[in-house]
Amino acid sequence: MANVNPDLRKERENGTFSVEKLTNLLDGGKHVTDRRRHVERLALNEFSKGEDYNFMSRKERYISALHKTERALRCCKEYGLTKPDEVYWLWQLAFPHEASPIQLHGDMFLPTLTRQGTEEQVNKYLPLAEKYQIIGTYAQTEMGHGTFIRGLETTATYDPQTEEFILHSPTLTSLKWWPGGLGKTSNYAIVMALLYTNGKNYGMHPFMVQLRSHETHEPLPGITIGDIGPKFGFDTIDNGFVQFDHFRIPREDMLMKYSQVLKDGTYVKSTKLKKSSYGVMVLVRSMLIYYLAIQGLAPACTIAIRYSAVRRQSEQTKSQLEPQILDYQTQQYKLFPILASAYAVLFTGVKMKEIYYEVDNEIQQGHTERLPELHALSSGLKALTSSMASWCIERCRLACGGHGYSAASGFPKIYVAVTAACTYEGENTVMLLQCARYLIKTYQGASNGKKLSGSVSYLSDKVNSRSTITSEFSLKSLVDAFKHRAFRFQACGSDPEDSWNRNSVVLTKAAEAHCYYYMVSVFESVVEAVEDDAVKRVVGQLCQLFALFAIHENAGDFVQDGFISNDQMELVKWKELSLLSDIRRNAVLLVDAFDFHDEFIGSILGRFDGNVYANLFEWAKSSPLNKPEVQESYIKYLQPLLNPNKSKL
Ligand SMILES: CC/C=C\C/C=C\C/C=C\C/C=C/C(=O)SCCNC(=O)CCNC(=O)[C@H](O)C(C)(C)COP(=O)(O)OP(=O)(O)OC[C@H]1O[C@@H](n2cnc3c(N)ncnc32)[C@H](O)[C@@H]1OP(=O)(O)O
Ligand SMILES: Cc1cc2nc3c(=O)[nH]c(=O)nc-3n(C[C@H](O)[C@H](O)[C@H](O)COP(=O)(O)OP(=O)(O)OC[C@H]3O[C@@H](n4cnc5c(N)ncnc54)[C@H](O)[C@@H]3O)c2cc1C
Repeated sequence: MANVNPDLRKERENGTFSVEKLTNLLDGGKHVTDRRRHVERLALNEFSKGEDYNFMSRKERYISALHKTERALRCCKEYGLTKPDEVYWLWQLAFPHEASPIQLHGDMFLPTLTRQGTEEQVNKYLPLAEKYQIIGTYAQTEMGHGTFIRGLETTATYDPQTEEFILHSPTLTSLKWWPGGLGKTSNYAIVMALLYTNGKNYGMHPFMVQLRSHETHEPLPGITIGDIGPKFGFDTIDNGFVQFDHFRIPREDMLMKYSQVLKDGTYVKSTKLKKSSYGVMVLVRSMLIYYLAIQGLAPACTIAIRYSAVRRQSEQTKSQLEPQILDYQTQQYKLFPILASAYAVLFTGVKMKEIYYEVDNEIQQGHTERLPELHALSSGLKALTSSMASWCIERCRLACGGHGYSAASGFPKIYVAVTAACTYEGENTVMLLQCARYLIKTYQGASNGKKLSGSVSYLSDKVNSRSTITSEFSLKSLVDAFKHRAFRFQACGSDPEDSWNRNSVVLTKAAEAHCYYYMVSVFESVVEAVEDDAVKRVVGQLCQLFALFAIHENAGDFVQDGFISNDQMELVKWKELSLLSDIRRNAVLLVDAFDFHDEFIGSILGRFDGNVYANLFEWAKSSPLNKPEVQESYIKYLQPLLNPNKSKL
């Protein structure tokens, strides 16, 4: 590439491994990289010349996102992109760190329909939904309750006379509130409501509900609907509210795969699947982990590391060039653990996708044994990785000094999208507690001699009471340390005498310890499987840093019971710093390996060519506030102060 900043060019010449090989590893093979790049070229042709998001109003952002949605759907059709990964690659460049107003249609509406609908219902609605002749969302949360699903108030009362359900919002707090795309875009929703039949409440069930007229898009009579107003971010999505006033739908529109209401109102439950109506949340939580790496951690550290290679600041030695800020140890300590976390979350995300599809497949065959473990793991990891991503992005912003605070850095857009995931799909503390609930039960089972498998097998294993860490820092010894911590926390958190609430802080820590152990072991197994020696060395260093940073940050957890000795902790600190120097040489290449397009990252600081300053200046000049030279507001508000004689007011 011509015109690359000389510092960045030097960084790229000095690396010790093949970036291309690492990119192939991250993608899952060279053929996947090739295909991804092909799809991305198609997407860039269509979407690279858009208006600057930073200078648009919220309404403009929504309208532009709808326009892009229509174009993205057309592109997928034209180019025959049907596989989920291919659609995702195209979508990612069409909506960089944004979401389409129809995001929930694909992410939750379709999966709920196909998993909870009967064959007949799927045959009726799926073809229409796949052609976007109906656009749906997932309406569960209400103004009064999001977390406590059993507290939802919207009712669906069966009327055997007309063979209809009557949907009703009995209170203000029962208004559906938050569903993405509900406000203005969707004409259908899967509404989660309390099922009443023959005078009895059977709890939350899913209902297919038409909200708007097919002809005019006006809300149907009995429905009051709208946008909930501006939010922290997600400007491109019309999160909405809906109020039902005795709104009738046919009996056939309750999604009846797992439970039915017969014509006479008899309720029949045809599954032993526990919490069957909660299924789609497990899907989204499982997928979110990969998404947080690709949409959050990886682009944020790409920006901060490239910028730190280009930025020079402060005089170290008289009359010599100011150093690249990436050469400061403190800067490396800010950024390299985040780089390591990006890789850790990415590998864990890939693993979680695999596990989800395995378990989902088993469930379709009637085997539900692994669901509780998947629910616990996806809840815990969703919470751990989304909060990790949020604070890491903020840390990257701080690492970029003043320019990090400009919208030109790209951080605001990335941050507001990622931090939302700490709340949606289950608020993080609540999700950690769900994970802990499973761990405590499992630990108690293991204490009674039950042999365990999967992510919790360590609870029935023998754990070492002394760390095997030496100056070699083998990955096995690091995995072992996290296993020990997780085991110890489960033991502390499961005091049967103590009340749940009184113990809940330690329970969240127990869940985090479990998830950390899981992430470190996934990372270790990825490193072990790498064939190329040079790539294995650098990814191994990142794995070590991910583990050592967490040991150092949480030193008390490891030394309190004497598992890690003082001498070993000194070694940990020494190794952590020496890893910073090792990684320094490859830092730029390690972010290049994510293979992001500038159009996706959306940051002047993180440009591939490193030409930060000239582009920053051009961008500032293009700000609407700079056109015209003298603003009308001057005449109205400033002239009377600055130049009272000339003021016409
Ligand atoms: C890939 C996507 C990428 C990007 C997306 C981009 C844009 C889209 C943006 C946003 C979309 C957002 C959508 C939403 O937010 S939809 C709404 C999501 N809502 C929630 O997540 C609510 C959280 N609350 C709950 O999940 C539950 O209420 C909670 C589990 C907290 C408690 O429920 P309940 O009180 O009914 O249960 P308990 O009595 O505590 O537990 C009973 C029992 O059931 C087990 N359980 C709970 N949940 C599940 C589940 N999902 N699957 C399986 N099992 C579950 C629980 O562990 C208990 O088991 P046991 O101990 O054996 O009794
Ligand atoms: C951007 C965004 C998009 C969304 N999209 C959708 C959507 O498409 N469809 C949909 O249905 N919903 C959606 N939601 C709603 C979302 O799922 C809920 O907001 C979320 O589940 C949290 O619930 P809550 O708002 O009731 O939080 P609350 O439960 O009120 O949380 C407030 C505080 O109370 C604490 N708390 C609550 N219960 C407990 C407990 N049992 N133990 C300990 N602490 C507790 C929490 O930890 C938190 O600190 C969306 C939300 C956002 C922000």
